[in-house]
Amino acid sequence: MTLIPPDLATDLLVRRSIAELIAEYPYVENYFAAIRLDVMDPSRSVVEVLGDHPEEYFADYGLSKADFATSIVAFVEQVLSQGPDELGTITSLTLLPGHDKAGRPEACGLVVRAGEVTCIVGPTGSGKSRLLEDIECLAQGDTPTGRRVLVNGAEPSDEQRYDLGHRLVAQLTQNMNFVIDLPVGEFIVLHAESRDVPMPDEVATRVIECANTLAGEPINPATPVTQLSGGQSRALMIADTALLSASPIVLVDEIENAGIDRRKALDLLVGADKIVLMSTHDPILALLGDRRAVIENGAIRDVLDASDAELANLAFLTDLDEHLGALRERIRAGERIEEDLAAAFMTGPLRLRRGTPTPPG
Ligand SMILES: Nc1ncnc2c1ncn2[C@@H]1O[C@H](COP(=O)(O)OP(=O)(O)OP(=O)(O)O)[C@@H](O)[C@H]1O
Repeated sequence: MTLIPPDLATDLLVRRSIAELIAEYPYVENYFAAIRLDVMDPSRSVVEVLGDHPEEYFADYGLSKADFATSIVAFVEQVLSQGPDELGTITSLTLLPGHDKAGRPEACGLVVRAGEVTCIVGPTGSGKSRLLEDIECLAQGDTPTGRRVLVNGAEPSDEQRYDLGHRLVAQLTQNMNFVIDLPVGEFIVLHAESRDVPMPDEVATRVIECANTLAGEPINPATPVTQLSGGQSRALMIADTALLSASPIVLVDEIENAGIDRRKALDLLVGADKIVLMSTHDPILALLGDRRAVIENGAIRDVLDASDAELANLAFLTDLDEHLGALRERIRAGERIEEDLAAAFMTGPLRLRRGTPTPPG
């Protein structure tokens, strides 16, 4: 079992020699190498080694000396929280019904499987985040919802629950905080090395290639991570999560605003056999999911599988979205949009190809 020691920071920075640190956390060596920090005498502590370098040295990596100290702790915590590949294969999680906010029994349970996308929908405050938290902590009747979570159909042991806690789930949120400002290529190699992945350079190249299929503007491996655009850093994190993260479950939050190819992003995660859960109100994303859990007053009211009629609508919505995207590009380019869009909508290719959309107005 990997535990983060409560005094990790002191342990890492002052108490232990670099040699001891590397013996216990081998990936720390990669971290030093990534910022080209020469450790001449491994019997000294991190703080002592930092003392050998001027402040300006760290500025090249977007850090101050104090930041470096914090960033190395954050890095170790990040790697520990992902854990080694001992999670076993999680092919499904089953949510057994609990109760709603008024204590009434929950109408439905939910099974989420590897390689599938489950959307969570419902009004503000209805309990979408709570459901995701129940999954993350493998609730056993001990959260406000009273739900219980089974792993591969079986109740997790206390030890398994403790061991898996917080390592099951990778969060893809809107804001990416990078611990250190390295060029993209080196950043991903560092991550691959910390995960002990064979051939880290090749894997990093694959991650960047993959990210480039999602983002509009290609990522140059030499660009510092903090200079990526919002869409690029999000694409990079999605590719990194799909190809490098050990967590079997991915929570996706607000992918709609990311400026990346949403369908490809989901395909990538699903192709990596992740269990994907996405809280969204975007109709395209919702219909791209295999099913959606409808939350009301703290409980699952219904679980809707994507129907054939919905899939037909998805094709239409995707067309519509492409048209809107093209209009967005024209606005961005400073153009006017003066042609009769409503008429084009009624008679144009959208209508011809997709049957009878309701005319606007
Ligand atoms: N079954 C339940 N019993 C008691 N409390 C609950 C239940 N479900 C959710 N809650 C509580 O209701 C509050 C709102 O839930 P939550 O934050 O999950 O809503 P949300 O749908 O994610 O909202 P938003 O869309 O605004 O982010 C939280 O304090 C949560 O713990």
